Amino acid sequence: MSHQTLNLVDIAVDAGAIRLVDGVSLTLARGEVVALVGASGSGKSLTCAAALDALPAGTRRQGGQVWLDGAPIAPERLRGRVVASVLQNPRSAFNPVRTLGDHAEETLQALGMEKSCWKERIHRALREAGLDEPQRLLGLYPFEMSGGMLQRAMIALALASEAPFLFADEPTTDLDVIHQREILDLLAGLRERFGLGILLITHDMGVVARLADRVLVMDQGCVQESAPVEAIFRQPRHAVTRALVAAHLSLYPAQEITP
Ligand SMILES: Nc1ncnc2c1ncn2[C@@H]1O[C@H](COP(=O)(O)OP(=O)(O)OP(=O)(O)O)[C@@H](O)[C@H]1O
Repeated sequence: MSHQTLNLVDIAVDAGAIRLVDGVSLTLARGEVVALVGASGSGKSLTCAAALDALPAGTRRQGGQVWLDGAPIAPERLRGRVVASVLQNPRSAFNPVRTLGDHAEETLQALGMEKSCWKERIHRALREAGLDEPQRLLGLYPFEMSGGMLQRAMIALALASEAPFLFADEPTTDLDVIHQREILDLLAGLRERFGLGILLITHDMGVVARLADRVLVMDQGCVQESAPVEAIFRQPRHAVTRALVAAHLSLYPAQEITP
């Protein structure tokens, strides 16, 4: 059975005595894109890392629970199998002295996939991520690929896992505008074709307008506002939301209320 709903409930993260994430709850359903937005340092990445039991050194999850289809699930059981991840800066996510094929093997092995299925699975995933000539690409090292190709490759590794949910942390931040647009189109297409549920972490309201159905605005470790994307742009209630929307519209006035 394919999973339908993921709930993060009351997630809290501390670094020593400092609370960095305080009681964040959200629901992500298959086929929807939920954007977690907020200024740098507001706690977006730590919320997702806590949900996947992948917090950086020096931080600890202090509370909260993740539910999958109405039943509690240990975070480490989500990683890779139920939730795939795509990160900012694809170049630093790949080992520079290993080929894309090495990375693919490592990913599929970690998922416990039958070796006889690997080739078919990764070739299919690369094509789904818009990368043709999979055989040739699997022999390339990261320095032989552009930032856009590497981000597609990371998305392909996520697709190869066939996880129903994707956490995408600033997936376009380090790309030029052309590649940004291509990656956003790709994510939109994957949502449509496979019913992926995508949790999109971003501070870019243009990305939110393009992809999100619902938006949660974080500030100082807490969710300050949660609303459908149209309401966030048309009637932002919280000061932080108003500041994010105003900053976006001052940069891109022509895009006024595009969702
Ligand atoms: N390993 C760590 N040890 C201590 N504090 C940390 C650690 N990692 C992050 N923080 C702090 O936790 C807060 C939230 O960080 P987080 O990375 O979740 O923010 P963010 O909203 O994702 O920001 P950005 O958009 O810059 O990635 C920040 O104040 C950050 O400095």
